[in-house]
Amino acid sequence: MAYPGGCEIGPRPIDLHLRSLRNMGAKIEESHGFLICEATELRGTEIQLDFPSVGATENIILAAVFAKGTTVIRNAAREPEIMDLERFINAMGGRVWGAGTATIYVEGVDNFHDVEHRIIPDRIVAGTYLVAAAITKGEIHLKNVVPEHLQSVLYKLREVGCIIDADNSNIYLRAPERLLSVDSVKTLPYPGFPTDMQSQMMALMTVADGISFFIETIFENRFKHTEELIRMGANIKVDGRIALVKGVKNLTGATVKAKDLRGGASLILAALAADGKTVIENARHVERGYDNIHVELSKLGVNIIKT
Ligand SMILES: CC(=O)N[C@H]1[C@@H](OP(=O)(O)OP(=O)(O)OC[C@H]2O[C@@H](n3ccc(=O)[nH]c3=O)[C@H](O)[C@@H]2O)O[C@H](CO)[C@@H](O)[C@@H]1O
Ligand SMILES: C=C(OP(=O)(O)O)C(=O)O
Repeated sequence: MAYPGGCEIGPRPIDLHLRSLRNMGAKIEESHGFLICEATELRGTEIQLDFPSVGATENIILAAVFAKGTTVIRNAAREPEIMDLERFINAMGGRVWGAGTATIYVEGVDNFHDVEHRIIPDRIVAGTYLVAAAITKGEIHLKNVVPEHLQSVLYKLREVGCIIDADNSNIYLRAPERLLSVDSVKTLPYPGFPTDMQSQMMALMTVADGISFFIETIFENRFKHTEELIRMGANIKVDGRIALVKGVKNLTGATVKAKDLRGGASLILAALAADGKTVIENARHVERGYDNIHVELSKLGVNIIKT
């Protein structure tokens, strides 16, 4: 197989995946840019992850469901999507437990049966729409969301002055007339602030009163949106994994380029607050993570066209 792709937000190594699969009995050779993988049977084993990687945790669970014996994953990722994967596998007849905690157990089974499963609402899409309402000083009612999955984001939105009400599956947000800056946004594995919401939160802070401090701890190169936001009038200084955002009164429409998925989303958000027209090139990046965002935003009254 080829190496995995994804947004260019840093090196994105897969060493934790490969080491774990090898420990389970897979033979994997890396050759000429490809991975040659072979296994007649995988066996359960104890795995200690150096970092709670979401992809590696999911990959190991998937490898372990039909493996012989029990697999234990320590320092596992605790994201809600891992819990959803556990529910899905167990509904099919698998045996996974511990998802949502740092230790996950998977007992291999022989087969699965059919099942109907509804995946959890996308917390990053929900967070992006909340920021859209906040940046336009508007209000929004999101239905069919899991507020519990968005606690770190809601906490920051309250800090900037938004009034938020939430129950089991609804979030209602009303933005303040003047957005306040946040002391700091530090991206962390769940339940910390998600790296996938960093650029959207930054777009919001470009028009807040005061200085906000961003620390990106998950990916080495996830500030590519900053140079585009600066083109729109934002005041941002970046030094390695740290960005300092000084809020400005107004952003101005410009021609900018989406370099990755969430960075592209942050440009759309900035465009909502900017004076005049914004053209976002390479917007295809955004479409990988949002289902018809231009249609949804049109419903909210935005004049947005996809060409
Ligand atoms: C913890 C975290 O926030 N994970 C995010 C990560 O998941 P994704 O699964 O893509 O990434 P991981 O959680 O695996 O990566 C987190 C960190 O672990 C490192 N790493 C990962 C695998 C590996 O084999 N070796 C290694 O060193 C990565 O370089 C990165 O610094 O990006 C996705 C897309 O933006 C997000 O939806 C996830 O929430
Ligand atoms: C970077 C992202 O996705 P991927 O891991 O698919 O590149 C993302 O969802 O923000």
